[in-house]
Amino acid sequence: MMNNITIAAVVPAAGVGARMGLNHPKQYLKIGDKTVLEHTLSKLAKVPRLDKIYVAVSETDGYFAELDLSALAVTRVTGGQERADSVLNALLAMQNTPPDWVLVHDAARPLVEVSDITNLIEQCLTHQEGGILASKVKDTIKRGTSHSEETVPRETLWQALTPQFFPYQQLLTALQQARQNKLQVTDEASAIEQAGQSVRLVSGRSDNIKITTPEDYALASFLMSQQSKARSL
Ligand SMILES: Nc1ccn([C@@H]2O[C@H](COP(=O)(O)OP(=O)(O)OP(=O)(O)O)[C@@H](O)[C@H]2O)c(=O)n1
Ligand SMILES: C[C@](O)(CO)[C@H](O)COP(=O)(O)O
Repeated sequence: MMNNITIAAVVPAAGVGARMGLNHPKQYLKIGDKTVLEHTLSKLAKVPRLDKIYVAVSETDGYFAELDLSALAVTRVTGGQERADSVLNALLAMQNTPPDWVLVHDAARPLVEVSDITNLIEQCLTHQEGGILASKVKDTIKRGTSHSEETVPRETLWQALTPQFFPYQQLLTALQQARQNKLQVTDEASAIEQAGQSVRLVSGRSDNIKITTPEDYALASFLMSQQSKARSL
C-alpha cells in the first residue's frame, strides 16, 4: 500500500539571503562547479520515492533560468514574502494533481544526506505521522540578553532541520490556517503544531547546515568537498 503513495518535494528558494550580506541570493553562490541550489536539487533527485520537485523562486529572480536543470524534472513556482508563503504557494500550485505527501527542504541546505531523507520518509510512512529531521542540541543553551542570562535544560532540546515531511492536505490546511490567524511560522512543523497535530522528530546529521551567514558558506564549502571525496572513494 505504502509503495504506491505519491510524494512531491517543495524547495523554498525565493529568499534574498539578507544575513549573507551579498548583492545576490545565497542559493546561487557556487560551491565547486554548482550553485547551492543545484547541489540541493541533485541530492533530492537521488531520493527514489520523490515523484516531482517544485522550486519556489522569487518573481524577480534572474538566476534560476540560467541553471542547467534539464536533467531534473523540476517545476518553477512563484515564491512569496516569507518562507511559509513560498511553501504555501507551491502547495497551491499542485492542487490539481495533489500528491499524498509533501517533503519540504530548504534550498540553503545542500549538505543533506540522501540516507537521512529516505530515513525520514520511511519513519513517517511507517508511523503514518508527519515529521522533521532534527539534531539534538550539543551545546549548553542560554536564554537571556548581553547582561543577564539563564541556562536552559537541554535534555529535550532539538535543532529543527529540513526536510520536513507531511501529508499534503494536512500541511496545506495548517499553512492556510496559520496565514488566516496571522501566525508567523518559520517552519512547517510550527504550523502543524498550531493546528494541534503531532510531529515526529527524526534524528539527522548535524552537518545538514543551513547556509545563512558567511561563516556557514565557508563551512559548507569544506563539508561539500569532504562529501565529494567520500563519494569518489
Ligand atoms: N520568502 C522566502 C524566504 C526564504 N525562502 C527560502 O527558505 C529557505 C530558508 O530561509 P533563510 O535561510 O531564512 O533564507 P533567506 O530568507 O534568503 O535568508 P535571510 O533571512 O538572511 O534573508 C531558503 O532556502 C530561502 O531561499 C523562500 O523560499 N522564500
Ligand atoms: C525551516 C528551518 O530551516 C528549520 O530550522 C528554519 O526555520 C528556517 O528559518 P529561516 O529564518 O527561514 O532561515
